[in-house]
This record gives sequence, structure tokens and C-alpha cells, in this order.
Amino acid sequence: MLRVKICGITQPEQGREIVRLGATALGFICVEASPRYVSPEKIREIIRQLPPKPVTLIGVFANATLDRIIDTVKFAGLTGVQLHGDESPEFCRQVRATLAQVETIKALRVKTTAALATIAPYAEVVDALLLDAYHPQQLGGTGKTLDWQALQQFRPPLPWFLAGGLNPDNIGEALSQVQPDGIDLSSGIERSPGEKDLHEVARLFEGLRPYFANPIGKEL
Ligand SMILES: O=C(O)c1ccccc1NCC(=O)[C@H](O)[C@H](O)COP(=O)(O)O
Repeated sequence: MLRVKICGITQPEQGREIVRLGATALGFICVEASPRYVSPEKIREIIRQLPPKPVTLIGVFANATLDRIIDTVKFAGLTGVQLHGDESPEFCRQVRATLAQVETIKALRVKTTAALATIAPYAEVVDALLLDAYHPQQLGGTGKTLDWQALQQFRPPLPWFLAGGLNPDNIGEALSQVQPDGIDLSSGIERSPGEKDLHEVARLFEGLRPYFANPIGKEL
């Protein structure tokens, strides 16, 4: 089944509603420079108020220390980490080895398709990849799309998420071109950074209905 990660959750009531609408993963930005930053205390409170549904709870970090990642995961009750900076394969390996029960996702910001060649060393040391758009000043939440056509044949040896500028209007087109195991959205379903537009989130899941009823890649 297609995984749907909604990233940049900052409010308990929005987290609850987004899970109710169908998200299979929530992302919490643990990067202090981001307008979507949420403290470990706030993440813990948001998680405490979620309905009892199987949802992956992912902390998004960029060039954080291993200690900070571990402390945040344990304190907040996260079940996954997304490494969104320049983390080396060796650092990813350490994170995964230390947090054995926690899903480790490495995000790669794809400037050109040449960046896809850097994936190989990560394949053995993380659980999933996330491909995001490159922006010279912003690490994530940029609203910029990837070149989906260039990713048509992308089949890494581990599960992967498509991110970057996805929204309710373009998700169908994106999924007609690429075949990810999951999708990740943030600014395309927001009123302002960190403030999700629940009507847009509902419209997203409405548009995704066929993908839950039929495995991706099969004729609808
Ligand atoms: O969203 C942020 O503000 C952010 C800041 C620093 C590192 C990562 C960040 N976001 C990571 C995500 O997983 C976003 O969902 C991803 O970049 C896609 O964002 P968008 O293009 O807005 O859908």
C-alpha cells in the first residue's frame, strides 16, 4: 500500500485530523532554523493526543548529533527518523544500529539526476530513502518539484518516498510517472509554514483513493 507521510505537523488537533483522514506517517521538523520546527516537548504532546492507529512518527533532523537524535526520539516517542542534511552513510549506520527499532530514512536533495549515483552506499544502512527537491537556501519544505520524468525508471533496492512540491493537484500526474513506495507532502497542503490546510489534506486523500484500492503500477 502507498505510504503517505504528511510532514511539518505542529499542532495536536491537526495531527489528529490528518491521521483520521488517512496519513500513514507524520513528520515533525526537529531543525530549529525551520519555520516548522517543533520542540521535543511539543512533539510528545502531539503524539499523546493521536488516535490509536498504526502511524509512523518521524522526526526530521539535519546534521544533528547522534545524542540529540537519540534523546529526541526517546523523549518524544518517535518511531522513525529522517536524516535530511549531509549525513554520511557511516552516520546513518550508527543511527540505525543505536535505534534498532526505529525506522531510519535518508533524505537526498536531488539537484540533478547525477545525485542519484550517491544513493548506493546508503542502501545497506537505512530502511528507506526520500528524494526531495534541491534548493540553494532551504533544506526542505521548498514546494519545488523533482523532474518526475527523469525518475520513471528509478527502482532503488530499498523502499523510497517521493517528496518535493507535491499537492492535491499534481499528485496524480506525479504517480502516473514514478513508482515510489510512499509520498511526502508539506507546503502543498499548507496555509502557511506549519499550518496545514485540512481542506487541502482532505482533497489530497480523496484524490489518492484509487491508489489505496489498487496497487501502484497496475491499470486502474
Ligand atoms: O519542511 C521543512 O521546513 C524542513 C526543514 C528542514 C529540513 C527538512 C524539512 N522538511 C522535510 C520534509 O520531509 C518535507 O516534507 C519535504 O521537504 C517536502 O516539502 P514540500 O516540497 O514542501 O512538500
